[in-house]
Amino acid sequence: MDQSHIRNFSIVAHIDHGKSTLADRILELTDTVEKREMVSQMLDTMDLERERGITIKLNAVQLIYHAKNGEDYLFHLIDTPGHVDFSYEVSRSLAACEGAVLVVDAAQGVQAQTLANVYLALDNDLEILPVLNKVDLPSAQPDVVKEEIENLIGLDCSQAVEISAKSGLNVDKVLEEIVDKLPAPSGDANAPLQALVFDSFYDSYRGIIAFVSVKNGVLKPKDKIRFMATGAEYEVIEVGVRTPKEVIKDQLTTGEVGWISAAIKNIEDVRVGDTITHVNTPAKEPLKGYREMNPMVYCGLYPVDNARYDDLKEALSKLKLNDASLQFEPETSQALGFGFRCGFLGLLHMDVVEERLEREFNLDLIATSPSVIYHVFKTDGTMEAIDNPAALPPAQNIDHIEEPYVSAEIMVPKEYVGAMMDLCQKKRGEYVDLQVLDDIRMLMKYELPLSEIIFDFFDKMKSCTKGYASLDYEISGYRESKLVKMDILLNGQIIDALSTIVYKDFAYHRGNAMTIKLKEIIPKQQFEIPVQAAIGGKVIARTNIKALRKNVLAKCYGGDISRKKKLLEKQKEGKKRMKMVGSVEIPQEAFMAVLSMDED
Ligand SMILES: Nc1nc2c(ncn2[C@@H]2O[C@H](COP(=O)(O)OP(=O)(O)OP(=O)(O)O)[C@@H](O)[C@H]2O)c(=O)[nH]1
Repeated sequence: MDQSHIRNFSIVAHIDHGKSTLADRILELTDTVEKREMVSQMLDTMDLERERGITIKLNAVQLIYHAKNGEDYLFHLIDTPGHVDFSYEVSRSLAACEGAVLVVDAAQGVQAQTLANVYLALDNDLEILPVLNKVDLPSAQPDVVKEEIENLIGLDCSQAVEISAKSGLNVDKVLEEIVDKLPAPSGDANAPLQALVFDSFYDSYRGIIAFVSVKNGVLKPKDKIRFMATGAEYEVIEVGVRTPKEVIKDQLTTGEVGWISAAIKNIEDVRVGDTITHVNTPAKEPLKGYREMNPMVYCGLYPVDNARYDDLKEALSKLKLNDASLQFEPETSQALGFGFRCGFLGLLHMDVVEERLEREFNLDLIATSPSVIYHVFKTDGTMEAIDNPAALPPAQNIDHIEEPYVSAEIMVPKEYVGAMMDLCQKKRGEYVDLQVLDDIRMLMKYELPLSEIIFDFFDKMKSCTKGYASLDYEISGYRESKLVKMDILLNGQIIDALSTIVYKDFAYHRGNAMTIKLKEIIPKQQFEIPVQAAIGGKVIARTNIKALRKNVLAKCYGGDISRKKKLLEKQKEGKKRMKMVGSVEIPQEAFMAVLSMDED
């Protein structure tokens, strides 16, 4: 199709404002997917996405739109996640587009992630098309929200379409606007090939499949290609698009978004953000890639069965293809054996990676409690970046410790400002600013330690504002804090994987909460187990897990062997995610106790 008839766009929005629902309607309206094949959240292809009702991965589909002017247009629609942890996926999708449809919930108005996504789109020089969604709701106030978008973002909303993605109302108008207002890709089909790799995954039959946006030139099967950053060379076997089914094509030309396969087995050869060019007529320069993302949260991942270390290593490498922001390196723990220290963009990301590893690669894993990166300044004048509490140097060698802080922007209805301030204060926040946004809402700015944000801040914020507050944050720098390492001892033995770095004034409180939580989580065993929290060898909290008296088979009076078997089986199930550490059996939840303990 003629390049002037191509439109590449993303749908961006705050979480739950209706991106995936709008994408569903667009697929229906363009007859891309037949009604009987249509399921909701069509582009959320992972089970995990459907179960949780959130988008985790970007997803690109090609569709053909018969416009009202009688002509056909080729659309590439890239659905993107809304949660702050996955903003890396959003920025990658945007680099493959010329325009963005900005969906704003007409009942909720502009939220923190709406702004964050608009800034990402502006960074990529995209044309933005504002759309007001959920106008079917009685609480929708499209006019008020339009004014808000104009004031807060500076986008002209006089012609913004008012839609209901749920019922389909006015979605056809959005498609017309895409044709009229969004630009066609500007590349040159006769220039040397430059194709941006924006995603990839591992297919056990075809090797690595790379998703590309062809910015200049044409890409065909049998072409000899080079990945410009890694230098790897291959011969293209197949090219194609997703509709969302995979369709094989003769070529991908300038402006098209699709996939290539080239029997690539070496995972290191393909990097998201790299440019593909031809070996014979190479482009002079690669395209502008992506900003490397620095993980914010780290945790250790260990196979329950130590023999599966190599499987975990392979699984992590393969998953990284599909999740470029994941980082990992080998580490060992006295308690857990060989595993990997992994870096994530946030807790939801961490949770999703762990679950994908377990589901897609059939692994049983133990994850240790998450940590941020601390800068430890030692008495010898050197600095060490520590992402694992167990690796903290002895106290006498430490001069001081700095921890990462974030600048947080919180949008909150006026009546909850007090509650929100209390929460920020409790989490060691430092007040920066409070602005009136409109008649209803205020914008609060706080400096907060990242370590406090990543744990339960989100949940606490939701509960103290009935879900009406939204948060966006970015790292602002490091600050000195009174931090200490808190060790946990089970049966007198330090369990390195349970050590955490805590704010000194919170240590007693946390120590207490942690020992109580562990007592709840660790099952009784044949002997009594003291659970202690200690700082620098000094015990600050203690409790005991009483010895087990009953055995599970005691319930099985009579000789019913099948029942007995069932019970033992059940017990084995429960044990799957247990780890024997010294003489104590510790379940997975114990390593995450720090996330679920009740401190209030
Ligand atoms: N009443 C009403 N509900 C809608 C409309 N559009 C979406 N919803 C509902 O809003 C919720 C969130 O919609 P999604 O499409 O999953 O939102 P999303 O923005 O894709 O969310 P993430 O992918 O998790 O970022 C779902 O329960 C939808 O059914 C609408 O026009 N009207």
